[in-house]
Amino acid sequence: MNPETEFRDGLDELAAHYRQVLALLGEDTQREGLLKTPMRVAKAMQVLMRGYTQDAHKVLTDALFKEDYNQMVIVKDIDFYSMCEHHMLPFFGKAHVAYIPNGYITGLSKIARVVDIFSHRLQVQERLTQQIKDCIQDTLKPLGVMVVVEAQHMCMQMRGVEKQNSITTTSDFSGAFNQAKTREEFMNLLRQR
Ligand SMILES: Nc1nc2c(ncn2[C@@H]2O[C@H](COP(=O)(O)OP(=O)(O)OP(=O)(O)O)[C@@H](O)[C@H]2O)c(=O)[nH]1
Ligand SMILES: [Zn+2]
Repeated sequence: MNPETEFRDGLDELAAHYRQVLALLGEDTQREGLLKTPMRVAKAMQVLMRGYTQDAHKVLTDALFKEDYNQMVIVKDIDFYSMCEHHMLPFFGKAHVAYIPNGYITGLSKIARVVDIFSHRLQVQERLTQQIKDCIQDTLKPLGVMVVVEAQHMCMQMRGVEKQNSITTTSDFSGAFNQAKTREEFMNLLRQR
Protein backbone atom coordinates (compact mmCIF):
# COMPACT_ATOMS: atom_id res chain seq x y z
CA MET A 1 0.00 0.00 0.00
CA ASN A 2 1.28 3.44 -0.80
CA PRO A 3 0.24 5.55 2.18
CA GLU A 4 0.74 8.75 0.17
CA THR A 5 -2.22 7.91 -2.06
CA GLU A 6 -4.59 6.49 0.52
CA PHE A 7 -5.95 9.52 2.28
CA ARG A 8 -9.23 9.21 4.03
CA ASP A 9 -12.34 11.37 4.30
CA GLY A 10 -12.08 14.40 6.52
CA LEU A 11 -8.76 15.63 5.14
CA ASP A 12 -10.04 19.16 4.36
CA GLU A 13 -11.66 19.49 7.77
CA LEU A 14 -8.48 18.25 9.46
CA ALA A 15 -6.43 20.80 7.51
CA ALA A 16 -8.83 23.59 8.50
CA HIS A 17 -8.34 22.69 12.17
CA TYR A 18 -4.56 22.71 11.77
CA ARG A 19 -4.82 26.18 10.17
CA GLN A 20 -6.65 27.32 13.32
CA VAL A 21 -4.01 25.68 15.49
CA LEU A 22 -1.28 27.58 13.65
CA ALA A 23 -3.13 30.85 14.18
CA LEU A 24 -3.65 30.07 17.87
CA LEU A 25 0.07 29.38 18.18
CA GLY A 26 0.68 32.93 16.95
CA GLU A 27 1.60 32.23 13.34
CA ASP A 28 0.62 34.13 10.22
CA THR A 29 -1.25 31.40 8.33
CA GLN A 30 -1.08 33.44 5.12
CA ARG A 31 2.68 33.63 4.86
CA GLU A 32 4.02 31.70 1.93
CA GLY A 33 5.86 28.98 3.81
CA LEU A 34 2.73 28.06 5.78
CA LEU A 35 0.08 28.15 3.05
CA LYS A 36 0.23 24.42 2.38
CA THR A 37 1.26 23.42 5.89
CA PRO A 38 -2.22 22.64 7.26
CA MET A 39 -2.87 20.17 4.43
CA ARG A 40 0.63 18.70 4.73
CA VAL A 41 0.11 18.12 8.45
CA ALA A 42 -3.36 16.67 7.88
CA LYS A 43 -1.92 14.19 5.36
CA ALA A 44 1.01 13.36 7.62
CA MET A 45 -1.32 12.69 10.56
CA GLN A 46 -3.53 10.44 8.47
CA VAL A 47 -0.45 8.43 7.54
CA LEU A 48 0.76 8.28 11.15
CA MET A 49 -2.73 7.16 12.27
CA ARG A 50 -3.37 4.75 9.40
CA GLY A 51 -3.39 1.80 11.80
CA TYR A 52 -6.98 2.63 12.79
CA THR A 53 -8.21 1.43 9.41
CA GLN A 54 -6.00 -1.65 9.17
CA ASP A 55 -6.83 -5.10 10.52
CA ALA A 56 -3.80 -6.73 12.13
CA HIS A 57 -5.63 -10.00 12.74
CA LYS A 58 -6.44 -10.33 9.06
CA VAL A 59 -2.81 -9.72 8.11
CA LEU A 60 -1.87 -12.83 10.08
CA THR A 61 -4.82 -15.04 9.19
CA ASP A 62 -4.23 -14.33 5.48
CA ALA A 63 -0.72 -15.78 5.75
CA LEU A 64 -1.03 -18.84 7.96
CA PHE A 65 0.99 -21.83 6.80
CA LYS A 66 0.66 -25.33 8.22
CA GLU A 67 4.12 -26.38 9.40
CA ASP A 68 5.46 -28.85 11.93
CA TYR A 69 8.19 -26.56 13.28
CA ASN A 70 7.84 -26.02 17.00
CA GLN A 71 11.00 -24.25 18.04
CA MET A 72 11.25 -20.55 18.76
CA VAL A 73 10.87 -18.11 15.86
CA ILE A 74 12.34 -14.67 16.53
CA VAL A 75 11.95 -11.49 14.50
CA LYS A 76 14.08 -8.87 16.20
CA ASP A 77 14.98 -5.21 15.63
CA ILE A 78 11.66 -4.28 14.00
CA ASP A 79 11.90 -0.49 13.74
CA PHE A 80 8.73 1.37 14.58
CA TYR A 81 7.48 4.93 15.03
CA SER A 82 4.42 5.63 17.13
CA MET A 83 2.75 8.63 18.77
CA CYS A 84 2.21 8.93 22.50
CA GLU A 85 -1.43 9.46 23.33
CA HIS A 86 -0.65 11.96 26.09
CA HIS A 87 1.23 14.58 24.08
CA MET A 88 0.85 13.38 20.49
CA LEU A 89 4.62 13.39 20.19
CA PRO A 90 6.57 10.51 18.66
CA PHE A 91 8.03 7.60 20.49
CA PHE A 92 10.13 5.21 18.49
CA GLY A 93 12.50 2.31 18.76
CA LYS A 94 12.58 -1.41 18.13
CA ALA A 95 10.22 -4.28 18.75
CA HIS A 96 11.41 -7.85 19.17
CA VAL A 97 8.93 -10.68 18.76
CA ALA A 98 9.26 -14.39 19.48
CA TYR A 99 6.73 -17.15 19.18
CA ILE A 100 6.73 -20.93 19.36
CA PRO A 101 4.47 -22.35 16.62
CA ASN A 102 1.78 -24.87 17.31
CA GLY A 103 1.09 -26.34 13.88
CA TYR A 104 1.02 -23.01 12.05
CA ILE A 105 3.60 -20.40 11.17
CA THR A 106 3.05 -17.00 9.56
CA GLY A 107 5.03 -15.02 7.01
CA LEU A 108 7.90 -13.25 8.78
CA SER A 109 7.01 -9.89 7.22
CA LYS A 110 3.53 -10.23 8.71
CA ILE A 111 4.98 -9.97 12.21
CA ALA A 112 6.57 -6.64 11.23
CA ARG A 113 3.26 -5.57 9.65
CA VAL A 114 1.42 -6.23 12.91
CA VAL A 115 3.94 -4.00 14.74
CA ASP A 116 3.41 -1.39 12.05
CA ILE A 117 -0.38 -1.42 12.35
CA PHE A 118 -0.54 -1.09 16.13
CA SER A 119 2.21 1.55 16.20
CA HIS A 120 0.35 3.74 13.68
CA ARG A 121 -2.20 4.73 16.31
CA LEU A 122 -2.12 6.89 19.42
CA GLN A 123 -0.45 4.63 21.93
CA VAL A 124 1.27 4.06 25.21
CA GLN A 125 4.21 1.71 24.95
CA GLU A 126 2.69 -0.81 27.35
CA ARG A 127 -0.50 -1.19 25.31
CA LEU A 128 1.41 -1.38 22.04
CA THR A 129 3.43 -4.26 23.50
CA GLN A 130 0.33 -6.07 24.74
CA GLN A 131 -1.66 -5.59 21.53
CA ILE A 132 1.12 -7.11 19.42
CA LYS A 133 1.32 -10.09 21.78
CA ASP A 134 -2.47 -10.57 21.94
CA CYS A 135 -2.88 -10.35 18.17
CA ILE A 136 -0.29 -13.07 17.52
CA GLN A 137 -1.60 -15.23 20.35
CA ASP A 138 -5.25 -14.96 19.23
CA THR A 139 -4.64 -15.64 15.54
CA LEU A 140 -1.72 -18.09 15.33
CA LYS A 141 -2.60 -19.77 18.63
CA PRO A 142 1.07 -20.65 19.16
CA LEU A 143 2.53 -22.39 22.22
CA GLY A 144 3.63 -18.94 23.38
CA VAL A 145 4.47 -15.39 22.33
CA MET A 146 6.83 -12.83 23.80
CA VAL A 147 7.19 -9.21 22.77
CA VAL A 148 9.91 -6.80 23.96
CA VAL A 149 9.71 -3.13 22.97
CA GLU A 150 12.53 -0.62 23.51
CA ALA A 151 11.74 3.02 22.80
CA GLN A 152 12.65 6.62 23.37
CA HIS A 153 9.87 9.12 23.95
CA MET A 154 10.14 12.60 22.48
CA CYS A 155 7.77 13.87 25.19
CA MET A 156 10.48 13.03 27.72
CA GLN A 157 13.29 14.42 25.56
CA MET A 158 12.03 17.63 23.93
CA ARG A 159 9.88 18.77 26.84
CA GLY A 160 8.87 17.76 30.37
CA VAL A 161 11.75 16.11 32.23
CA GLU A 162 14.04 16.56 29.19
CA LYS A 163 15.96 13.33 29.67
CA GLN A 164 17.72 12.70 26.39
CA ASN A 165 19.10 9.24 26.93
CA SER A 166 16.45 7.28 28.75
CA ILE A 167 15.15 4.19 27.00
CA THR A 168 11.94 2.52 28.12
CA THR A 169 11.68 -1.26 27.84
CA THR A 170 8.38 -3.10 28.05
CA SER A 171 7.62 -6.77 27.61
CA ASP A 172 4.65 -9.09 27.59
CA PHE A 173 4.39 -12.84 27.10
CA SER A 174 2.05 -15.79 27.08
CA GLY A 175 2.07 -19.59 27.22
CA ALA A 176 5.49 -21.23 27.14
CA PHE A 177 7.16 -17.90 27.95
CA ASN A 178 5.72 -18.12 31.45
CA GLN A 179 8.73 -20.37 32.06
CA ALA A 180 11.80 -18.33 32.98
CA LYS A 181 13.98 -20.73 30.94
CA THR A 182 12.07 -19.92 27.73
CA ARG A 183 12.20 -16.17 28.37
CA GLU A 184 15.96 -16.47 29.00
CA GLU A 185 16.46 -18.28 25.68
CA PHE A 186 14.74 -15.38 23.90
CA MET A 187 16.62 -12.71 25.85
CA ASN A 188 19.96 -14.47 25.19
CA LEU A 189 19.22 -14.59 21.47
CA LEU A 190 18.26 -10.91 21.56
CA ARG A 191 21.62 -9.99 23.10
CA GLN A 192 23.47 -11.64 20.18
CA ARG A 193 23.74 -8.59 17.96
N1 LIG B 1 3.32 4.60 30.96
C1 LIG B 1 3.56 5.40 29.90
N2 LIG B 1 3.65 6.71 30.09
C2 LIG B 1 3.89 7.46 29.01
C3 LIG B 1 4.07 6.96 27.73
N3 LIG B 1 4.31 7.99 26.90
C4 LIG B 1 4.29 9.10 27.66
N4 LIG B 1 4.05 8.79 28.94
C5 LIG B 1 3.94 9.59 30.16
O1 LIG B 1 2.66 10.08 30.30
C6 LIG B 1 2.70 10.90 31.45
C7 LIG B 1 1.61 11.94 31.40
O2 LIG B 1 1.66 12.54 32.63
P1 LIG B 1 0.91 13.92 33.00
O3 LIG B 1 1.39 14.34 34.36
O4 LIG B 1 -0.56 13.73 32.80
O5 LIG B 1 1.41 14.89 31.85
P2 LIG B 1 2.55 16.00 31.92
O6 LIG B 1 2.18 17.02 32.95
O7 LIG B 1 2.73 16.50 30.54
O8 LIG B 1 3.81 15.17 32.45
P3 LIG B 1 5.37 15.41 32.22
O9 LIG B 1 5.74 14.68 30.95
O10 LIG B 1 6.02 14.80 33.42
O11 LIG B 1 5.59 16.89 32.11
C8 LIG B 1 4.11 11.43 31.54
O12 LIG B 1 4.71 10.92 32.69
C9 LIG B 1 4.79 10.80 30.28
O13 LIG B 1 6.16 10.51 30.51
C10 LIG B 1 3.94 5.56 27.58
O14 LIG B 1 4.07 5.01 26.47
N5 LIG B 1 3.70 4.83 28.68
ZN1 LIG C 1 3.98 11.80 25.81
